Amino acid sequence: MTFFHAGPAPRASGPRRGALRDGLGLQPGMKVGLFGGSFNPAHDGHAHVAETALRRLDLDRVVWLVSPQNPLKDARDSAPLAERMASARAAAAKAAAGPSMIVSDFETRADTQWTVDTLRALTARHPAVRFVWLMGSDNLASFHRWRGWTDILRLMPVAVIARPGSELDSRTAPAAARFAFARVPAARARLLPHLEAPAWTLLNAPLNSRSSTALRAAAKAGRPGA
Ligand SMILES: Nc1ncnc2c1ncn2[C@@H]1O[C@H](COP(=O)(O)OP(=O)(O)OP(=O)(O)O)[C@@H](O)[C@H]1O
Ligand SMILES: O=C(O)c1ccc[n+]([C@@H]2O[C@H](COP(=O)([O-])O)[C@@H](O)[C@H]2O)c1
Repeated sequence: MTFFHAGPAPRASGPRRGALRDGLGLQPGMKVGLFGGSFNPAHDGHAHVAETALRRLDLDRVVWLVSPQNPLKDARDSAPLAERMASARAAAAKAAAGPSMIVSDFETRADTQWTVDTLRALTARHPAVRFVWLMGSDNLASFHRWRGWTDILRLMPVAVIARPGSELDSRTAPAAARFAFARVPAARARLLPHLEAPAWTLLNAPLNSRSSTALRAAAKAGRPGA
């Protein structure tokens, strides 16, 4: 397993795009899952998503994009980025071997917070990489509230990994309905990185019920790791 993450973000001294060193080590033609998250803290549900995507989409890499701040979440609940990076690294290190997991502070370096901006920056920097956006099914249910969500679906294929508690909401999600024409059966998920967007699939992998909210609550109640 390889982690590409070099130190603190460099100071901006000109246009970000040219100056930015992303440290991702991506090569043309690679199939790369982009897995954004708060990771506040990271847990084995995240490793489950990354492993499921690696295997089912036959990816070369999964990049864990540690968000500076989810724009739809309360910043007061967020641990500092360094803590969440460390937590994501620890969870990624426990994920199954195989193609590399990369834990990255790209969004902090690129000064992006909205996913649509992050994905535009990454596709501009790596035009020959086959990216797929990865997320849990709870996020599919609320995806229509994300900034530029239809643009995201047109930028790259999307793989949704089933999460307990969101099955019904995700099946009836406005985003799923509007892009029903672009849905790819899970049995053909391996094709996803090669398809033109819009294209998306829902992977009904074995479910994992871990959540950061539950871990934070357990830590508060003096039961860390519960
Ligand atoms: N157990 C899980 N199964 C499937 N997807 C998950 C699971 N846990 C997290 N995810 C997905 O991982 C991504 C990052 O999630 P995030 O870091 O917000 O963790 P979380 O457990 O959802 O946190 P919180 O409880 O604070 O909202 C999201 O796309 C989320 O849907
Ligand atoms: O761009 C948006 O509108 C947007 C709204 C909500 C969540 N996101 C992204 O979705 C990813 C998962 O968020 P979270 O907090 O559920 O881990 C993370 O990369 C967030 O930046 C993005």
